[in-house]
Amino acid sequence: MSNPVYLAVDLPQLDAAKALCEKVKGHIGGVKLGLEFFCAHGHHGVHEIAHLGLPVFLDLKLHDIPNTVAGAMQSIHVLEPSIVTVHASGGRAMMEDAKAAAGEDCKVVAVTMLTSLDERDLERTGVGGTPHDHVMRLADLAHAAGLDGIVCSGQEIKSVHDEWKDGFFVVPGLRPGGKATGDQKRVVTPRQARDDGASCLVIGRPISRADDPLAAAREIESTL
Ligand SMILES: O=c1ccn([C@@H]2O[C@H](COP(=O)(O)O)[C@@H](O)[C@H]2O)c(=O)[nH]1
Repeated sequence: MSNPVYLAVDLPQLDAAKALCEKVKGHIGGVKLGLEFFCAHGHHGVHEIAHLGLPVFLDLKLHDIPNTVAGAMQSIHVLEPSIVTVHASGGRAMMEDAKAAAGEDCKVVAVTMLTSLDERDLERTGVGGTPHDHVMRLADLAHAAGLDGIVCSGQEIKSVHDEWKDGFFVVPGLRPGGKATGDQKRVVTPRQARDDGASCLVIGRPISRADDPLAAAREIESTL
């Protein structure tokens, strides 16, 4: 089985991002570039990271009217991302158009409920029920829209996997035992997420902010 870990490179400096990826590239399966990196370095930065030879996941969390999201998908097509994210709350038509505009080899996955949120946060946005209910509802919508899968926390992954057997499931909010959770609220260990059906494990600070990122990446790999 290939390594399911995508390193979340949330760094604004291109040289530091390249150096980090270079250091750990033998112990990860891909690189996830998010808004911080993409807003700073755009297409040029993605090309620079892609030169390292690992698949690149563009976590842009697109969320707009269908026409605009489809246009954004077309604009990133040339970068040949392995995975791109959109927000499920953008609705079915937006997700359908995003998938239709994506490259053939690009998985389009929908963010359901951010792992930094809990039930209280959900209530404050006017959404009733538990995170589990909310994730399941949006997973159904993403499935109906023809997406490849979803992004959810490790706390919901087992139920999602039971309902959507051949889906592709991205799980962030991962913390090896005892590591600081920071702003993440729905957290599990990488091993737990893998055992419960995650296809792709997104891990950032436990590697990027470790005193020794290479040792941290190796340690996580050894638990999977
Ligand atoms: O629900 C979500 C969706 C995306 N993310 C992204 O994953 C990484 C997690 O980084 P850590 O440092 O391991 O916490 C980060 O890039 C987020 O933008 C998420 O955390 N939760």
